[in-house]
Amino acid sequence: MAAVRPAGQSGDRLRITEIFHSIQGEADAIGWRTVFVRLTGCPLRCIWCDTEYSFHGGDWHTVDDILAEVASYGACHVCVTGGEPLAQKRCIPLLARLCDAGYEVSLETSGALDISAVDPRVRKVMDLKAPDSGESARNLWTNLAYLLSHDQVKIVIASRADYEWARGVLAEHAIDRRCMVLFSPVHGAVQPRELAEWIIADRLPVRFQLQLHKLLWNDAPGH
Ligand SMILES: C[S@@+](CC[C@H](N)C(=O)[O-])C[C@H]1O[C@@H](n2cnc3c(N)ncnc32)[C@H](O)[C@@H]1O
Ligand SMILES: Nc1nc2[nH]cc(C(=O)O)c2c(=O)[nH]1
Ligand code: SF4
Ligand SMILES: [Mg+2]
Repeated sequence: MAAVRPAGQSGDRLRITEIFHSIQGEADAIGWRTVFVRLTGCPLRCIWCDTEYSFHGGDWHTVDDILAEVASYGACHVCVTGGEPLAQKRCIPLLARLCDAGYEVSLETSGALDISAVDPRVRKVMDLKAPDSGESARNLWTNLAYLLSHDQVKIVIASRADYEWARGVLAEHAIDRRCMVLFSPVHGAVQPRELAEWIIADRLPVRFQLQLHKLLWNDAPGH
């Protein structure tokens, strides 16, 4: 007898807010034409989150359907994001299937959920949440041990206090010896030039980044 499930759900489906084709606006793959798969739902509530529309709603899709839609755009790069993608357990097999299909796969994740089961072919872009996000108590520090050299740690900075926290964490955990570290200003909260000047003054071994898609499209949906 078939299992009884809530309407619209199935055992091998993921809840998806959007799949869209754009230019990667963040992290090491910045500038590449990329297909984004945005999974619905997040257990965090970062004060400055630019993707609150992904917290609720979404539609259930099978992994096969997601692969077919991704393939239709003819891009080499796929970015799995959210919401918090790792909050859905089917994210792990989705990532492996995307790698098997030959894509360069990246994963945007909050740093609050266990990353140990993520396929090693995936380039993880893991945030560490600074205090002004309101969610720094959720950082899962054991995740640092699972970072590979192609992964990246991103700290999104809203103030001088966040910057000093980030500088301290970088030194304490020697994160730059594990992988690339990105410092990014919260869009609209800290002057990008100010953050750039702090990094230069302190000679930090980090990569400054701005969200390219906000410069290009001013945060319009589907970009
Ligand atoms: C929307 S999140 C989705 C993935 C995951 N939940 C996370 O937080 O990494 C994707 C990236 O956007 C960043 N982000 C969200 N809102 C932002 C903002 N207002 N300014 C700069 N970066 C932001 C997050 O820090 C994260 O690195
Ligand atoms: N163009 C573009 N690049 C992105 N890189 C990461 C994104 C995200 O929301 O996780 C994102 C996004 O929303 N748009
Ligand atoms: S973890 Fe990511 S999606 Fe969730 S609230 Fe924070 S920035 Fe937004
Ligand atoms: Mg975004």
